[in-house]
Amino acid sequence: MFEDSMFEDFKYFSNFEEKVVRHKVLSHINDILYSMGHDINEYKLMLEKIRPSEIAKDAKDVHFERNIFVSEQDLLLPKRLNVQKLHAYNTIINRVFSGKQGAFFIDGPEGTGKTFLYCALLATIRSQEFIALATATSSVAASILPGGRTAHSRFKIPIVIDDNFCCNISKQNSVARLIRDAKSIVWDEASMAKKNMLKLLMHF
Ligand SMILES: Nc1ncnc2c1ncn2[C@@H]1O[C@H](COP(=O)(O)OP(=O)(O)OP(=O)(O)O)[C@@H](O)[C@H]1O
Repeated sequence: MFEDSMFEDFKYFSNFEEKVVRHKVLSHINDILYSMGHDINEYKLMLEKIRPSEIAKDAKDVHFERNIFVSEQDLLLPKRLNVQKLHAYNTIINRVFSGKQGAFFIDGPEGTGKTFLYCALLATIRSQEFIALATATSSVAASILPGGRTAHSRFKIPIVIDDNFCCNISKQNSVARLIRDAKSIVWDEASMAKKNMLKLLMHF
């Protein structure tokens, strides 16, 4: 429906041949569809596959993070914490909502409830309409956290890391804004990450 009118607009502002202009129009429409969870390729309008732009991918990502659903069950997690975990939970939550900065390191043998504690923290912060990013060094650990992503993926960390590496996020980018707006960041298995990767959080 909008394709013809958009085609005229795109054509007016560029000297590209018609096929290129049509691809630009459909890519633009696809970016909008993509943000709603659809894909223009389903309609088979072009032989060539139309891919979403990086901006559209970031926008979808940001939308997802800002709208993570917190279940009633997750909201009750703090009530199930034992005395030590409740102390850790209260200390972290108080700091988060005090507006002061802070970094906490949770250590403990496997199976002692660290992930359980992270889930309780994430649910409490997200239920108050704040952003809480859930990341982990490995994809297995990330998949256990609600809304979890690997730190590599969330912070766009390059595969090869040297002393001068930087993330593929510009300061004005919507993902950079998301990270700056985050009330808290959980990084599971942080001790498995390289020191340089953890230091990068200071730059956002
Ligand atoms: N307070 C709790 N109440 C009920 N179940 C709990 C509680 N704490 C932990 N569990 C359960 O115990 C199991 C292990 O907990 P969890 O995965 O959080 O441990 P972990 O320290 O993160 O382990 P790992 O180091 O292997 O990742 C999970 O099934 C979890 O649901």
